[in-house]
Amino acid sequence: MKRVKIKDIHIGKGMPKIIIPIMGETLQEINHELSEAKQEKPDMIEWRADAFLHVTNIEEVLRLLAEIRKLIDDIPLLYTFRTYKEGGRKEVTLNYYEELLSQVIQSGFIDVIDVELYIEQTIRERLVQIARQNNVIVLMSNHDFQTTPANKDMLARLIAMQETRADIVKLAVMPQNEEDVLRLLQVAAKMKSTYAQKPFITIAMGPLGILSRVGGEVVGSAASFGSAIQASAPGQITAAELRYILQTIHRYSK
Ligand SMILES: O=C1C[C@@](O)(C(=O)O)C[C@@H](O)[C@@H]1O
Repeated sequence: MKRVKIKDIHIGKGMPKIIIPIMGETLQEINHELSEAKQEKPDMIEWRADAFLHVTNIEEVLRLLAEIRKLIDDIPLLYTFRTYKEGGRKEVTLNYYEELLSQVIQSGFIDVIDVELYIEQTIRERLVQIARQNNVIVLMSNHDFQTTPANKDMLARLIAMQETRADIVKLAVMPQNEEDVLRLLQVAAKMKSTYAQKPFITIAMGPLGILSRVGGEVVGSAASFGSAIQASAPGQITAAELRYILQTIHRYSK
């Protein structure tokens, strides 16, 4: 499987990487979250820009992005605008999504961009192309906040994402029972053993899904999201708790 190198971080190698999301609505909240997040020494910081109150103003976004870059020094930065229909905070037009992401990609401030699989194909391909031209890593994602699709459907989504020009792929689903969590883990293990050519991230959300957030090393999921102040999705544990469990599993997996 191909690994992805972002600064000094090798995604797809060793212990799953810890990503801390920033969910502040205002500059002040974001600053506070960033300073707490930095203390946890994450492998990556995710700015969930859909939570930012002024996200519909691209100039404001770029200004803040410059600030964030300065504040986090060399920590890899993932920029995510999660669309409303995949669990995000704000609804915007597809045109705005494209314009926002292309400007952010070209800003020079980010390392990784989240692009959703199920946006219109031409827009998705254009964004991937711009990211490639600007040396920004593409994390292609898909979220189901209601259900855990059938195993073959989950596998098909991961493979479909892998077959685009994305660098890393991610699937998050919502389990309704314990079986659903086990199915998600089974799909991850199948990816690891048979299909994975690129690093992948698999998540079962909600309280039932915690096993999937801590068990990535066993089934091949390359990263996990842990909070500093605010969780960005149901079932997310803190980055400190995550680190302890991931390190323990890593130590005994060798
Ligand atoms: O897509 C993901 C994964 C996530 O939804 C989770 O369940 O940890 C959290 C989001 O911030 C991130 O963009």
